[in-house]
Amino acid sequence: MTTAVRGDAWEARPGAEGHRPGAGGEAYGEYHALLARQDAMRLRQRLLSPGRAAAPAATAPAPAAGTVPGPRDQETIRRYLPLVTPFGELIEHLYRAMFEQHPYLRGLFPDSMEFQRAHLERAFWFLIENLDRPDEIAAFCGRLGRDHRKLGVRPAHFAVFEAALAEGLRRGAGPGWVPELEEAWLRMIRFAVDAMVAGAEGAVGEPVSWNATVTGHELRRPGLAVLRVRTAEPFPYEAGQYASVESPALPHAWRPYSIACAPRPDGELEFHVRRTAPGGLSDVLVNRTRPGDALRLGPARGTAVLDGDPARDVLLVAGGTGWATAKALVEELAARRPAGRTAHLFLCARTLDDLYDTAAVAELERGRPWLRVVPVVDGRPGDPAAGSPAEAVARHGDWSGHVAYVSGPPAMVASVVERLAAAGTPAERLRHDPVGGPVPLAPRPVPVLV
Ligand SMILES: NC(=O)C1=CN([C@@H]2O[C@H](COP(=O)(O)OP(=O)(O)OC[C@H]3O[C@@H](n4cnc5c(N)ncnc54)[C@H](O)[C@@H]3O)[C@@H](O)[C@H]2O)C=CC1
Repeated sequence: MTTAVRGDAWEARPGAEGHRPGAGGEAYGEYHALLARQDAMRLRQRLLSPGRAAAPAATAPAPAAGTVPGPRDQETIRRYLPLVTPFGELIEHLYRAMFEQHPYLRGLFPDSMEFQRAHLERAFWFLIENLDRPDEIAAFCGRLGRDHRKLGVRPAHFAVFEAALAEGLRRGAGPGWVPELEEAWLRMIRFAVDAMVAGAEGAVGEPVSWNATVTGHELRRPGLAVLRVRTAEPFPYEAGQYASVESPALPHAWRPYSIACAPRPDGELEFHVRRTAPGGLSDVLVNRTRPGDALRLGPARGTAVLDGDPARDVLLVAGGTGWATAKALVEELAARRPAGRTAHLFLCARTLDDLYDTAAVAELERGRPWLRVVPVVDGRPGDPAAGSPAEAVARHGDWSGHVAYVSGPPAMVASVVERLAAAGTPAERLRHDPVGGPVPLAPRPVPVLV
């Protein structure tokens, strides 16, 4: 029964069950036995260490000596990487082991595992690259754990994941497998998992997810829609953040979308969605969603929010639907009525017709002399406004004294950030969301966008 795993009305919707292979009676019992065992272990742990029984910590409790991964584990994992990379096969083995041993877990995942596999691969690279900086891993995984609550993930599942990873490493590495390879990987994963559990426990006071209703849906271009939604409970966020979204038409396929407005008194939220592929959530949101439909939102995430420094001028570079993030930030700036602070917005698109929200841009510009908007459109030779976003921004001046916010396609964000950094903008004033996509070992990868 589907409510076994997630336990809310959403899962009881007609049709939702069809997506949960193996979630039947036997698995139901197994699931509860596992949870009970795990809860008993955790209770015992708490009773044995009363200092930790207080209010749940937002960050991981100090790990026991010898359990924190470090440069030596990083070195070991890297040494044996040829045995387990590319990660596709390892991840395949891992999920197969997990679903073979605990079939009910398949029901926590979407029908298509493609996104999940890519996401896990990026997470592995992030962990390996940052193994010499456990604090960074703990902070990142803490946020991830908080976000995973909406998926119905419980601490018991992490133990299952760990066992499946060990199995996946053995199958993936084949005859080259050695105990030190597995030990280093498990130390890394256990540390990440502990931080995720702590992050989840630190968020017990807030909703796991927010039920929302679509209040507006405008198809602005073929394959591009602007949605407005209202949540049943207040949804806390800051301009510049994003939230993951799920539709009942595609259970478990959560995808992140930037919130395209500063917090409004009526609580309405705006999202800009471009359809990227058939059958995915973007397709559902653009082509199969109407006012009145239900959606669900995960907690707001992202650190590319306005800082408290009212003196620094602002540079915003937005590409395509990355305009959503910039729009929220400009609205927030406008609400703060910056005295003496200017904002330059480079609004980048492939063609003029791709500028899908010009009325809102004009409205924001009206009566705000501190805001300057520069449209940048690809491929019009001879036109001073043409070129790549990175080139256009660099051509326009010296931004090293500004705080910069960059949003849009990952490759665009990477190239603009790189250009600005090379021209002297310090890293702490270059704000952008984590960039997805393939992650090389060097230069250092950024966290995944979940
Ligand atoms: N917070 C954020 O960073 C947000 C990111 N996005 C992402 O932005 C993207 C928007 O896609 P579309 O609207 O289809 O954008 P698009 O493909 O129409 O491109 C928009 C702009 O980015 C530039 N660009 C595209 N690919 C590039 C590349 N490889 N290198 C350098 N510049 C490039 C284009 O020249 C154009 O100026 C999606 O990937 C979406 O996930 C969307 C909303 C918020």
